[in-house]
Amino acid sequence: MRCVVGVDSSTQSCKVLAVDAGTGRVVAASSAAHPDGTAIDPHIWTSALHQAWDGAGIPALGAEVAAVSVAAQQHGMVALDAANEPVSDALLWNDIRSADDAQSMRDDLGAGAWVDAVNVVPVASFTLTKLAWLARCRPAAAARVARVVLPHDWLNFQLTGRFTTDRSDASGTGYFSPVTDSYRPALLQRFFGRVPALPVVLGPSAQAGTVLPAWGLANAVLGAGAGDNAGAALGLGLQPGEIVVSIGTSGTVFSTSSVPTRDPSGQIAGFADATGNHLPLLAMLNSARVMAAAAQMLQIDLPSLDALALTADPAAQGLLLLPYLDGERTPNLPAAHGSLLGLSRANMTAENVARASVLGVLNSLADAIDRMKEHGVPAERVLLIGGGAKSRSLRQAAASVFGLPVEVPVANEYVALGAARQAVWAATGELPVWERRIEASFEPDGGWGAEVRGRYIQARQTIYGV
Ligand SMILES: Nc1ncnc2c1ncn2[C@@H]1O[C@H](COP(=O)(O)OP(=O)(O)O)[C@@H](O)[C@H]1O
Ligand SMILES: O=C(CO)[C@@H](O)[C@H](O)COP(=O)(O)O
Repeated sequence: MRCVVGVDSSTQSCKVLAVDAGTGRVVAASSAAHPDGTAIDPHIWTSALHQAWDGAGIPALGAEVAAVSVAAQQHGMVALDAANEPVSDALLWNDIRSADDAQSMRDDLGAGAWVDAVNVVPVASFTLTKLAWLARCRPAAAARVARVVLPHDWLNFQLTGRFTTDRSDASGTGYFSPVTDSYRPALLQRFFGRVPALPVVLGPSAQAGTVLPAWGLANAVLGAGAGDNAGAALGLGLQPGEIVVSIGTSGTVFSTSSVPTRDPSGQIAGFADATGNHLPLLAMLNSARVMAAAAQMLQIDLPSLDALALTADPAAQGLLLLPYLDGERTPNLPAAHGSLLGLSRANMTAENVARASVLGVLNSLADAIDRMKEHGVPAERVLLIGGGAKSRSLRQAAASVFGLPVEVPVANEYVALGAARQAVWAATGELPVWERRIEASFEPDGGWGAEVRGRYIQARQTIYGV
């Protein structure tokens, strides 16, 4: 078998990799942008996949491609009518209009009951809260819903004509239990008013079907697919004791475990991974785009922001950013705003603002790592990935802010690489072992990181009481 194709349909873009099945080496890659926003017509994802697919030269590979798998952003509500057409734009994980519905659902059952039922506590990101919003605010559209799927399921349908999902993505809906590996239809009945058709949940190495001829391949099988973070874990070959910090549109902190992590506070989502285990995860609404916003405020580009942050005092001379620019999911503060604190005439400089944006992102992620450790998730070292990990100032500061050794794997699209690895598994029944190459490693240095963490925690507690 020569090669496989891995797809990552994430918030900002669709990435397609052609990968050597034996070594995991990327032999071709392309991407296509998605529009900004928190709701999107799923047909746009299909168009972007076609664009990136053709851009990577996949049709020309033809029969060389043995298998394909799709990982994608989690939670998106793809609500379809009887003709499998969307009844509305898909509300994405970062759409917070269902925040009130999420709070009502938490109040209704109680956090402990939610964790018992589905090992997550509802937040606006989850599919079920979006369905509750649809039923409450768009009853005519809700009445037309025949089926509900997720972004990666939608693309599985485009590729094979079949609706299928996997346990990692299903575990982000709010109506699937990764402990019993079964849907909870009673939660849909209670909060959406009925139970629409749902995609079958496939096992980690299952085949979802055969890729349709229109995609230019010959009898390539499609793997089950995954949620994007489970895909990244697969791409990295994540092991217990390792914590992934992914800095993309979302900021995510996750690990892999053979046992579920229960957190009635809802901060740790007890998701499933793509190997049959569990993926305890915390997700933040504000991450890489905080640095982009700071660059825009300073009217410079990202490389210039990076250069400024590298010249600044490591602790930004006390300037501190609480980075809740779009509200925040973890902690659950949907109405929050960002705060720039500790301003003085001495520290009000462009380099300190640049540095404070980097430290704000890292502190938000450090809060998540601390939560994982409080819940007994082993944390020996951090693997830093995502577009934001390209920032030199961020990767150099991360170890000191986290208080942990940090490894930066060589630049790659690890979500799509994980999908490619799953594709081999689906085609051969064997999960290949591909080498993980590390580009840079960092150790915590000096005490400035602890000082920055202390100031940040005090500010967060003072302003938001969390
Ligand atoms: N050198 C850099 N410094 C800081 N942020 C960066 C850098 N390069 C890319 N990014 C950010 O990375 C983000 C894209 O990362 P990615 O992981 O692809 O996101 P997603 O998977 O959510 O689509 C963008 O918001 C972009 O601004
Ligand atoms: O909501 C979550 C995880 O719970 C996010 O991780 C989404 O899955 C979007 O991921 P990116 O587009 O940022 O990769």
